[in-house]
Amino acid sequence: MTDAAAPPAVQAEGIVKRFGATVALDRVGITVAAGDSHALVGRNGAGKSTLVSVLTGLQTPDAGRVTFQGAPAPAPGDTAGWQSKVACVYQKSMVVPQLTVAENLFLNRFAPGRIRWSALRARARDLLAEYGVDVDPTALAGDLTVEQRQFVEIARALSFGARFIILDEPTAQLDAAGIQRLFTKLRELRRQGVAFLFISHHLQEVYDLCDTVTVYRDARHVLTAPVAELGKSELVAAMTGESEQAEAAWHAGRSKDAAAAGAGEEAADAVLRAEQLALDGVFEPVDFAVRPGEVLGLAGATASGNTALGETLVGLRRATGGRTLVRGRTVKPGSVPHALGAGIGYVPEDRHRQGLVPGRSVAENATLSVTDQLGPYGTVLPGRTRQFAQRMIDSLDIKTSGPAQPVSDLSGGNQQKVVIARALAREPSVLVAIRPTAGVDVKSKDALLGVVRGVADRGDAAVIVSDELDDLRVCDRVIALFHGRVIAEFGSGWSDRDLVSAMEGLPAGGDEGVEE
Ligand SMILES: Nc1ncnc2c1ncn2[C@@H]1O[C@H](COP(=O)(O)OP(=O)(O)OP(=O)(O)O)[C@@H](O)[C@H]1O
Repeated sequence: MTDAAAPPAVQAEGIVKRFGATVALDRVGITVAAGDSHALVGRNGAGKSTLVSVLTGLQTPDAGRVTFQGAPAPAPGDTAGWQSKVACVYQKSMVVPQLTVAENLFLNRFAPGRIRWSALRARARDLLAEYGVDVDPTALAGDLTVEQRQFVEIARALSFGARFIILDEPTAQLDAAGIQRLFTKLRELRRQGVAFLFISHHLQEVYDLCDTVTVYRDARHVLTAPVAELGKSELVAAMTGESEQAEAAWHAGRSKDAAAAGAGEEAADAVLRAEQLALDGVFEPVDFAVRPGEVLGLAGATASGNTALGETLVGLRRATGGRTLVRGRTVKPGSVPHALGAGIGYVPEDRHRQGLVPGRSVAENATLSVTDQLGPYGTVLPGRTRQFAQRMIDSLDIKTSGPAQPVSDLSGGNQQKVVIARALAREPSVLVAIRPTAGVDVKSKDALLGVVRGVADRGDAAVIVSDELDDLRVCDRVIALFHGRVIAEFGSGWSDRDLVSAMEGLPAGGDEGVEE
């Protein structure tokens, strides 16, 4: 639906951006035609977010130029100017939760004291209707679902006159139906000439939605091509710089050695056991055991209760019934420190809030949970901290200048790897990871899931809470939840279709139903 006659929605040329010694963008360019749905892909740390901050006026490049529809980009700091050209819908909300939808839509557009609230609500209603967004303008923004909030942010951008919208991993928190509704809306807007830059680590979404794809690698532009002309393996090869494509290397089932070692263990005590564990109104009583050497998947769409179940296991939520045991010992409910002490390692979903201490170094963040083990009497020996961090940097392929770099300087995907490093640092008996590969690039995903698998292979256990099929493929067993109830259980031979059906609440057909 691109319009070749119109000037490009955005054109960036020769962009350079340095952060100290790090070159985040090295003379890169991108051209998004009017009405184009353009994907930007690359491994963690490739420079995607930095480009977004340059294209939205948040960062001034050290060199290069940006034009919108042929006209030079607004001056740095000219917020209204930038808003009329471009908006970015981030994973993290940009709306103010305490204000209503109407107030958010017109935030900063009126001088104080001149606002007529009834007129503002009416205008908000008209604006939402114009863009086909079915949201009550008087609702508090904080009460909206992620999907509604994104639609409001898109409508807001369009109402400022922007014809170019950047979507940074917009599907990360949506379920399958939500993703389809978002894509339908984007296709509709594209037909009206709105252009998109779509950033995602889900390559299938790039194929489903986009016309054109640009690949960045190590701060450089690698290629731009029509999506239809680029095979998936070529795309991954461009991202990784390797000609051999590493297709998802992880398959369900433990490694042969571990399987042999665990052969006599069926009767052994479970590492983790949930007995009638329940959270009123969120999930019904559930029983399961995770044996040594096993990775259990807790699958489910948004609001299925799977995330809440994971959070209950790690002590973030207090169960209203039942109990959790680690190696036969009851864990005090509702306490993260007790769960940690009992041997439950935890990789949270929201690394921004629960994961990291931003001002501290990679080494400090990776070892936060083990400082007592790294030096006598509570003192931390920096040498050992560094060594441990360096091992983690190597094994998880964390892109950083070194253990001393502040973690806030890392790209999002690399921050997630530090969170995982921290969870592994204590050598937990059972690692509970909630959507562990969210925001992680396609190649690092394999490495990371391999590390989770490794926890089980050394005789401990792991639980992966996710709706991502690639995450669940690592599991020996998958329990699927729907509306707070276990709807099906699968051994390692499940098909994508059956698991997806179960997560959507459709009973499993054939012989793939409850197995045990
Ligand atoms: N404020 C900063 N200070 C120092 N270095 C930074 C800063 N922001 C980004 N970088 C570095 O710039 C490089 C590019 O990071 P960027 O966030 O653009 O990557 P990305 O492609 O968005 O990665 P991801 O897929 O993980 O989100 C990385 O090496 C990162 O560590």
